[in-house]
Amino acid sequence: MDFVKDLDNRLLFAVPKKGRLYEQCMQLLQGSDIHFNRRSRQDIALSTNLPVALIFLPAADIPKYVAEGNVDLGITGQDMVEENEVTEKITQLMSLGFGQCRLCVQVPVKGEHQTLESLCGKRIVTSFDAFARKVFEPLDAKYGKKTTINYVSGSVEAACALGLADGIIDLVESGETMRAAGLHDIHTLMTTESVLISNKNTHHQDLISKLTSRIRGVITASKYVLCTYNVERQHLDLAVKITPGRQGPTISSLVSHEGWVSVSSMIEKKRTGEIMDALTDVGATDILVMGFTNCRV
Ligand SMILES: Nc1ncnc2c1ncn2[C@@H]1O[C@H](COP(=O)(O)OP(=O)(O)OP(=O)(O)O)[C@@H](O)[C@H]1O
Ligand SMILES: O=P(O)(O)OC[C@H]1O[C@H](OP(=O)(O)OP(=O)(O)O)[C@H](O)[C@@H]1O
Ligand SMILES: [Mg+2]
Repeated sequence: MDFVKDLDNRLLFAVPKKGRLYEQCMQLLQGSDIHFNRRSRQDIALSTNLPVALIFLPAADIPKYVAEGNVDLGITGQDMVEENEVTEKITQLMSLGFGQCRLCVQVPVKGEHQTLESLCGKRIVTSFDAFARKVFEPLDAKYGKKTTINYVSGSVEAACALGLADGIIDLVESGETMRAAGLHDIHTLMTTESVLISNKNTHHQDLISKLTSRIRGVITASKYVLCTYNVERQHLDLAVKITPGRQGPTISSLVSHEGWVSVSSMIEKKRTGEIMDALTDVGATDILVMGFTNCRV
């Protein structure tokens, strides 16, 4: 296939080719109806229903590709955007609600150095060397020391046990990897999640707006459920306070039950149990909760 010719006029959309963000990115593309066939090992896949080409890249490289206009749109971690120092050079369109974790300075639990000041002048191993320099250069200047910062691309937690580092900077989600390596965190540099970013000068603004709105629909749908119930009209005010909806609930009369109405309202998925309890307490009946896969609200 002549890819260079086929890429002409397509929006180039970079997505992580592997790692922690990969699965959820694929689900997001599927939910947004961005269809494509990707052959094994292929890093470029043409969409079959939109003028889009998906470019599969390491998450760490995506911010630079977007900032420099090599691609128009990308999904990566907020931490990667900051590490590549391109925050001002790209447009951050939306947070995507997955890939949530913290970037932390970590040291051996029983280690000699338990503060940033104490680590100053010692050895740090990390995949986030720009962050590391930002933390330790001011301390080096203050204390007249030189912290050694060594880059590794993965398995950062092993560095202390191997005697290569006095501390590390890496991501922590559950903390399992950190604890398994006998480390604990002494300082959080940032909390991060996946983000949708675009190049500032892209010629594909209309298509980006369309894709952004599709992706927002899928993400919103994953956070909300539709709750319907019947309630006596005299208790409607109380019930509506419990389920105000995003733009007010839909209320219709129940022809077969004089004085009763049927209410339908979007509620936050994570509050479902508590809302159903509260509705029961005000006399609501036939409470149903239904998930949906997409929406425009
Ligand atoms: N444990 C985690 N929990 C949540 N999000 C994470 C976690 N690890 C990484 N991320 C997010 O995913 C982004 C990409 O990291 P990831 O480790 O998936 O890439 P990678 O290092 O290229 O892949 P791999 O680790 O498979 O080599 C990070 O910048 C961060 O935003
Ligand atoms: O707090 P946890 O839930 O244990 O997650 C944190 C770990 O996840 C990431 O590693 P990844 O799985 O990407 O492996 P890597 O070190 O090879 O990049 C990150 O670099 C941490 O090591
Ligand atoms: Mg990783």
